Amino acid sequence: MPHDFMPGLAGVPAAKSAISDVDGTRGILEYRGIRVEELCQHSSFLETSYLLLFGRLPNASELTQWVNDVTHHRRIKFRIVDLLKVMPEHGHPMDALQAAVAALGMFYPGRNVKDVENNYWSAVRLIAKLPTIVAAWARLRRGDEYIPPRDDLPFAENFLYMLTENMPHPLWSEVFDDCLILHAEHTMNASTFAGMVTASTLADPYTVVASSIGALKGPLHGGANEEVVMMLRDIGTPAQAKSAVEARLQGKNKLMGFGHRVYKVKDPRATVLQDLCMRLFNVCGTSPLYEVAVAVEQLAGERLKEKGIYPNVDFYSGIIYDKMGIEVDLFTPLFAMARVSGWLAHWLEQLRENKLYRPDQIYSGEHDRHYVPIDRR
Ligand SMILES: CC(=O)SCCNC(=O)CCNC(=O)[C@H](O)C(C)(C)COP(=O)(O)OP(=O)(O)OC[C@H]1O[C@@H](n2cnc3c(N)ncnc32)[C@H](O)[C@@H]1OP(=O)(O)O
Ligand SMILES: O=C([O-])CC(=O)C(=O)O
Repeated sequence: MPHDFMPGLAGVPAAKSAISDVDGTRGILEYRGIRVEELCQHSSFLETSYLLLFGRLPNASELTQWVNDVTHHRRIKFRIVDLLKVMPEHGHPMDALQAAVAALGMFYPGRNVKDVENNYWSAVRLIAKLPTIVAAWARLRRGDEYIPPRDDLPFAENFLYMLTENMPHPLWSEVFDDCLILHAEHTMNASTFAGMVTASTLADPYTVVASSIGALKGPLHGGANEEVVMMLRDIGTPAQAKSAVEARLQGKNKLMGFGHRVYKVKDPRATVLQDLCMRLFNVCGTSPLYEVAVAVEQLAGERLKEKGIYPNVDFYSGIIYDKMGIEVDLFTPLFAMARVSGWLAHWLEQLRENKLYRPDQIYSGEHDRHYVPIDRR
């Protein structure tokens, strides 16, 4: 039966899912029915990952077990470290992460994705090891030693420690953990869909996550967080925001960190991220980038509101990471460290009633042509 062609599959449901829901006109995001704001207030990233993967909040002993399992699988094989060491140091960290995640699968070759226990341990490993890979790459590329994870440190704190070799301010760990919660899942976004297409072939979860990492990297998706900070640095001061925004819009250039396929109001995560900026600034002092961002938001609001274009999750997140001294090209890997929970939740959901993704196309080419020998072309 012929269907209308929807570019970018806009508005076309690609799955039935009980993992998360977005109300794009009211600006609401729920994970398993719970609003993200509430999760940031009361939960932790690892508890939220459990919620996403297994459909409900864990009880106390389940949470202890889950946190223990993840904590004790954070180490990476020395060969993964060696692999990172030989990659070109100017390469993008998302490429290093994608390659290392694909390589991880070679160490855990269980091909049977119907094995529930094996799937549990794959999910544990991927959530546990992505931060170790990101931190290892960040250090190794500049010639510093890899710092192994510390089992006595919670998830966010351990990551910041592995990155810097210093114990982070407790507020940094709290704020960073909230950032991870906010980035953990978001319905049928491009990277989740990419992973699900791979999952539908019954490929192993390392390959699934490697596919998702590839899709997240692009500047129209997760890669926008990096672009935003470059754009704000480029603009420089709030006073220069007006001419910079006008120049961009007149040149038909997009404002990075603005617009969304589903939200036609401000992304609720952007609002929480702004609150997190404030919490951080109260202790560590403000950021000049934040003043520029607020000016850009105000100007863009005036120019773009009739199109329903407002800040998305990528607009304020980088300002937080930048304030923590994290390098700009690591922002999208940080997104991946969180989103791996969502990718894996969709992978497990997909496996329950798997159907190979194989959409149709509308052929727009010619028929009945013939081969022309090269001397007659
Ligand atoms: C985690 C995430 O993935 S969140 C998204 C991160 N990406 C970005 O921040 C990149 C900038 N934003 C964008 O490119 C887009 O808003 C997207 C890709 C996120 C969603 O876009 P789509 O739903 O495909 O809408 P599309 O790109 O077709 O834009 C529709 C209209 O809004 C305009 N528009 C959309 N986003 C922006 C923007 N950021 N700045 C200026 N104009 C914009 C387009 O120019 C277009 O205008 P037109 O109808 O006059 O031609
Ligand atoms: O939902 C989307 O298309 C993009 C997004 O905000 C996300 O993945 O967090």
